[in-house]
Amino acid sequence: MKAMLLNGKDVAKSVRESVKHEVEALKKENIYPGLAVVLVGEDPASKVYVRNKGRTCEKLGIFSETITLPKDVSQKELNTIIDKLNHDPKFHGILVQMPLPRQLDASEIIHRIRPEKDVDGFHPENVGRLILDEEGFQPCTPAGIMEILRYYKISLEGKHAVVVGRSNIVGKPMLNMLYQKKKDANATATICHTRTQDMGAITRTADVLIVAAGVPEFVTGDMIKPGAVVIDVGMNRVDDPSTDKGYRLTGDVKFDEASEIASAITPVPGGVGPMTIAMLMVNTVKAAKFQNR
Ligand SMILES: Nc1nc(=O)c2c([nH]1)NC[C@@H]1CN(c3ccc(C(=O)N[C@@H](CCC(=O)O)C(=O)O)cc3)C=[N+]21
Repeated sequence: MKAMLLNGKDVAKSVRESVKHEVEALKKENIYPGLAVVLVGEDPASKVYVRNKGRTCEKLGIFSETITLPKDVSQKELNTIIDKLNHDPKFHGILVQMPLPRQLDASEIIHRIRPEKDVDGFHPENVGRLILDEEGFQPCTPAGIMEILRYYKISLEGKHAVVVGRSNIVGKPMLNMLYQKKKDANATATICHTRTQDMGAITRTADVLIVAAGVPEFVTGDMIKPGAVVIDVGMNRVDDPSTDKGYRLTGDVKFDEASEIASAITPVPGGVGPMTIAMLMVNTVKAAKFQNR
């Protein structure tokens, strides 16, 4: 192990600390930030995340409510619930936990949430604002990665940052944050995906390599430039009967190999994951401020 560990838990803690103070200040102005989390069905991983979101809100003094719906809820019923939340002043943020059951159209739901309450940053208006470097909500996971890099004073200026994965939730917004003409960004940014030819040739030129491939241990040591900074966004539950939960979490990077080659790396768990929830809290407080201007 040569690489420095980028501890997302520490960064998340510092972010939560400042959110907590902001919440206290808002309450003095009679503004009580509120978050609505909509959970459809019983996916065990989703339930864990949603519970963590509720618990974090509570710790920071943010009002939150989880609306749990049966897995066979219709699009029409869900639309009605979104409309109600859109108009409920108690909730400044609305989050619909993904993935959704097949009968539901995630895109329709994302479009339906008022952009002002879209604390996930998935609405096309917020996606546009991100690309244009306008004020708006940015997706929590890539925003959290930018925060980790800032915290550890890892400069992106003029560096080659390579993103593996082109999802709407991580890959695409990440790419757009990296190249922005602004402080703490200014990278040369490249995105790789399943159709990329000779991916290793590209990832080996990365000074900062961000992996959101959705495939356990997809990036191996030979794909990493010596001294690179590696950010692992993977969150894969792999069966492991030797643990009490019956599974363990593994990232999209082969950690043992990567940590011998990289200069710094995020672990899984304890890396990017904790930042996702911390940035959701940031966005919720921002939503409360916006809606009270
Ligand atoms: N509308 C929507 N917004 C989301 O932000 C959203 C979503 N849907 N669906 C699922 C993904 C995933 N996600 C995570 C949150 C926290 C951890 C996290 O705290 N991870 C811990 C470990 C947690 C564990 O032990 O399972 C860690 O990496 O240390 C991970 C992943 C938010 N997501």
